Amino acid sequence: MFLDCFGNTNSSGRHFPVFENAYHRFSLADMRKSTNNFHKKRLIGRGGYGELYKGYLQHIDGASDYAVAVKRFKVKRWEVLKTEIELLCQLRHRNIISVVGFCNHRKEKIIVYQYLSNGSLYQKLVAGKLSWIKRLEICTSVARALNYLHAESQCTIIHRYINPRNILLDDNMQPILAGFELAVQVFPSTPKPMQLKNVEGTIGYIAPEHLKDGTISDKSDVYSFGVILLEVVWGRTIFYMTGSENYLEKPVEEDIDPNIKGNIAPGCWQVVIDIAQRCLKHEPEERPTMHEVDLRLQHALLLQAQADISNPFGDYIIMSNTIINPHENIIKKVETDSYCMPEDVSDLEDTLSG
Ligand SMILES: Nc1ncnc2c1ncn2[C@@H]1O[C@H](COP(=O)(O)OP(=O)(O)OP(=O)(O)O)[C@@H](O)[C@H]1O
Repeated sequence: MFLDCFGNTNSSGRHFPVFENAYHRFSLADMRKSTNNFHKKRLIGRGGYGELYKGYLQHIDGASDYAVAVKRFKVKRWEVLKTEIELLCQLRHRNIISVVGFCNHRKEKIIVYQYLSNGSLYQKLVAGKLSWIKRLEICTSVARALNYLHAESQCTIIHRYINPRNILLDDNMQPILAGFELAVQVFPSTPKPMQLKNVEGTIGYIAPEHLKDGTISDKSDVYSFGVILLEVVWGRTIFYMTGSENYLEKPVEEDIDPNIKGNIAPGCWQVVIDIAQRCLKHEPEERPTMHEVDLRLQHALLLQAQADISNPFGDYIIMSNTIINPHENIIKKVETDSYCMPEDVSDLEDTLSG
């Protein structure tokens, strides 16, 4: 399906060979028309990088409109947007945001994205409306998208901005990873460890090594993902609100979101909490790859489904008490449910394919 915008006029300016064939180049007039002149009623929200509006564009046949998300950046330097567009242009994954086009008109820097109608994971967690299975499915898909970025795209991409606000939900409640403003590509020539001058990201989700001296790697995203795993269990963003580390002094199990508490099968829980602990390890090299995380979460989903068959009314009781303190690298498991975890990733692949 080829899509066109209202008016279909082009703004004059430079030539952008990398993505000009991939994305539509909109004029400012197109953007104004699409958003009703950036009308406040069309404002979806304000983020760290700009304002997001709901816009409408017209299919090429002129018969119908479709919704888009129009981000009007505060940053006036085209290079900042260009990096994001060039990066997204290389990516093709069902759980990664798609760009429709862009506008670069004097000081106006705009990216037009696919519109995602169901808000963010953050909003859904706050509303307490997601079932345990749905939370786990969302995390599994996000893990797959991150594995794609780290290991399956042309070169390793570190997202650096993983948080529940950047996980959006489409019409079918499938998660879509967005927020690529800080993403970096790692080339074979990139020095390792990679160190950035500025510490950036969202407080509470930034890996300790990045906070310490700017070091980043794919394992920094794994750490942020571990925080998200705990948050889907708790149904809230404790880290962001407190800004301190004492949130993990009591067992994770004590804070399970009451909306899902009795619905988590103990076998499934053991897999989830084990992988969350490992994602949150202080030393990056001790954290798992996103490939392993994806497999473990698929396994957790399988265990939950199997348990639900024999116990259709749920009402499970979790006996374990797990204390995690990533910053001191202390991980204690006081009492665990008896469950034998496949140790090896290849054993796990066999279990899942069998
Ligand atoms: N493509 C989209 N479709 C629909 N809603 C979106 C889309 N992208 C973001 N949103 C929503 O718009 C709001 C603002 O998003 P935006 O990306 O501008 O900021 P943010 O993610 O809150 O912060 P930051 O810019 O620091 O990442 C959020 O509430 C988010 O849920």
